[in-house]
Amino acid sequence: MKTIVLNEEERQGVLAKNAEPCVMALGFFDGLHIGHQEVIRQAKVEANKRNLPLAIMSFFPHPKTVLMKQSDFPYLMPLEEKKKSMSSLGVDLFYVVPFNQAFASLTPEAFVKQYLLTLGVKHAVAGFDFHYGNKGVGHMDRLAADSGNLITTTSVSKLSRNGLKISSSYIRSCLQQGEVDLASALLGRPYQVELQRKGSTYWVKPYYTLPALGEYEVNCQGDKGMHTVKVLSKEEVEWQSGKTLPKELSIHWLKKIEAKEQIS
Ligand SMILES: Cc1cc2nc3c(=O)[nH]c(=O)nc-3n(C[C@H](O)[C@H](O)[C@H](O)COP(=O)(O)O)c2cc1C
Ligand SMILES: Nc1ncnc2c1ncn2[C@@H]1O[C@H](COP(=O)(O)OP(=O)(O)OP(=O)(O)O)[C@@H](O)[C@H]1O
Repeated sequence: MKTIVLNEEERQGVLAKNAEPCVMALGFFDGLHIGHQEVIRQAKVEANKRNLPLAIMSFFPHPKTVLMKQSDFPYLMPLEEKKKSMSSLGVDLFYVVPFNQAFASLTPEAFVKQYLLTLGVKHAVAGFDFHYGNKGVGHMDRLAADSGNLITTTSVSKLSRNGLKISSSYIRSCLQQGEVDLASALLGRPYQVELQRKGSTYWVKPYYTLPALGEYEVNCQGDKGMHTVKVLSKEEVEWQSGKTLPKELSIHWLKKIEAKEQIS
């Protein structure tokens, strides 16, 4: 998979040499949960039908950090992790557009013309609630028209669990409640966080989010043994298994250990 950070210079470069035709899936895709995986699966089917490469367009940083100035945004995975997952899902080209005020101010038509048509998009795939363009007024029902009918579209229907749309926000709220098992079910794999040892405790690496304070059963990548950790703060984790530990850990969160009720 090729990754291209599509800054203005790159976009002008693509413009100059005519991009290869592609099928493109669009969205931020934080966590690559099972709703996202379905969008990418359907996009891959459309790409294979047309014998075209599958491209993804994502953004960075998260639009809310720019539009709502939310500086401590609780990301579920860093860009590097997203790249690995995209590649394993059969994505050929991964475009990351720097999300800034100028980009957010593009009209829906300008976005479709200057980005999608420029990048050779023939068919666009996104969820039923994908929005684009200034104030988020562009949506899948008008994308074909915004392209002058040069792009066809697939709008993916809502995938739900417990009556709620499966979403990155839903997973973030599970983490806030300590429901790491539900978060993992929505992701279709165990929720994973990378940690770095500083002294006797571990600190979360950038662009990961720890679950709520408390004790959890976890295992480490490449080691099926069960361990216990205690989340001490938004950033700090204590390892409770005693032995000497590596400098870095990649842990999978299995379940919260509920505090036993005190019987007096
Ligand atoms: C060119 C462009 C401009 C956007 N401008 C706005 C905006 O002004 N206000 C807004 O709330 N969202 C805006 N969005 C963000 C979208 O609402 C959405 O969050 C983003 O495209 C990621 O899509 P997803 O959240 O469906 O994955 C814009 C998106 C694009 C692609
Ligand atoms: N449950 C879902 N069913 C169908 N499509 C989905 C679902 N969740 C996300 N998508 C689509 O996947 C793409 C990426 O979505 P996006 O990054 O907005 O995820 P999200 O999980 O809805 O995030 P957030 O909770 O932050 O809004 C978009 O095209 C979106 O419409």
